Amino acid sequence: MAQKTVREAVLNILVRVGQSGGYSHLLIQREIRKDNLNQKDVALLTELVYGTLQRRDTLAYFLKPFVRKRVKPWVKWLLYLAIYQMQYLERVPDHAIIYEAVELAKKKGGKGLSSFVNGVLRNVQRKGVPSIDSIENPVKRLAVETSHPEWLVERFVRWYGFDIARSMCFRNLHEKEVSVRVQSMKTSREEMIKKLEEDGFEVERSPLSAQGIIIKNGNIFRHPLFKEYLTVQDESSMLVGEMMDVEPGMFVLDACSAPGGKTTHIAEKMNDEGCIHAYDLHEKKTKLVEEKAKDLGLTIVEAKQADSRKLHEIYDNGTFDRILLDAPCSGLGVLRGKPDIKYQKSVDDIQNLAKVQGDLLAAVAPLLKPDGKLIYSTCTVDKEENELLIQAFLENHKDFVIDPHFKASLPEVCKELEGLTEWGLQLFPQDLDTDGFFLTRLIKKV
Ligand SMILES: C[S@@+](CC[C@H](N)C(=O)[O-])C[C@H]1O[C@@H](n2cnc3c(N)ncnc32)[C@H](O)[C@@H]1O
Repeated sequence: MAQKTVREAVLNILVRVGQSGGYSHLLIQREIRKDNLNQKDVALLTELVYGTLQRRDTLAYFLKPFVRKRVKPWVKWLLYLAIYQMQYLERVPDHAIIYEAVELAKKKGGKGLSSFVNGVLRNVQRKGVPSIDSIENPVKRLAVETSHPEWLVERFVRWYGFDIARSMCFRNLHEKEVSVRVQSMKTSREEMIKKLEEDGFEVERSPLSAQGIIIKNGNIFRHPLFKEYLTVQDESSMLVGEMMDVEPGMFVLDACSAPGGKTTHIAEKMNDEGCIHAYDLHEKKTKLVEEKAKDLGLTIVEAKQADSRKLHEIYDNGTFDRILLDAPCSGLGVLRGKPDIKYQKSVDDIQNLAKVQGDLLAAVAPLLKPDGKLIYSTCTVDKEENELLIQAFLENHKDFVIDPHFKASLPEVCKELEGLTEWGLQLFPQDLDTDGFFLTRLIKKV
């Protein structure tokens, strides 16, 4: 695919995400499959979509003085795309960026629009974009500089103070390395590392899981051992499997399991002996859990559909040795991979999710055996979905406490983190370069 067409595909994705709320990662995958793009084009497409989306509000601030009238959404996104490249990418000269944007405008909107786009971009090039430093209010400045909605930055600052909020917002702009989990029953991490290095990959050992490998360089998705030996998983998610403290033969409930990353990790940890009942609200998604277990050669996973708020209709109290509640959440910890989330979520969404999370926790907790362990986790950094929710649960469930061994069982690198409190561990993306993630472990008193 010629570069010009890649940019056209980028523009189509941006307009769909920006105007109709499509998910960028799904649209990118569809585009890659549809046009059978080569590796270079995939890299360019991904960089331009994520880069422009990540910086949307900053780009709007940069563009504002140059466009006084309302423009069509696709023209606005075309201008954002061009200014993104002019401001943040060094390898393409401005004149080439402007030329391509003008050609695209001509193709999509005719001559009138192409001269408009040309005029705006030439002006931006000549006059330069407005300074962000002139914004006096520090929260507003951080919001514009890092392209997060102001309400969200305010919330981060309220929860964690300005410095942590600032580091998090900046880190959210940068891509994360891919990490994979080795199927430990098939091979060891060391053997896998040897194999990957022989095949030209640059890798590192994860400090958060003995099964985790960070891919520093190389396309792991195309490796022949990928499907049967490896699972792409953020290191913070691997920490859940590590902290479940399972043993072979246990009876485990995974209440929100799809697509099955953590379920399969737990099964590996149990040496595929025992039983895991893995639920998800959506029938279609339970198939993903089944497929993942099958790919990895795991047999103890039974994937089923249910609303886990109603599992008391199926199970008696005190049934499970271990429970995982990896709850549906706002996803504010994964903005690096899914920038659309920061523009789409609202305070109402967070509060509605917190209600569902609280209901799920209250519903599954009684199913735990006395002395059993329950992990609650989310990929968000919002206190209402994490720490405050756990506090409220413990107020109302005096038969549960935070596991007194939780802190001591964490990997060493977690023990000094600012997000480690008496309620659990809040990992920030800037801490260990993982997703923003929360986890805690409760035990049921005997
Ligand atoms: C954070 S994801 C789980 C990710 C999964 N644990 C993994 O590691 O691959 C949350 C899941 O909860 C499911 N879910 C949402 N509400 C639910 C409910 N009431 N009962 C069961 N599952 C639910 C969603 O469909 C989603 O797949």
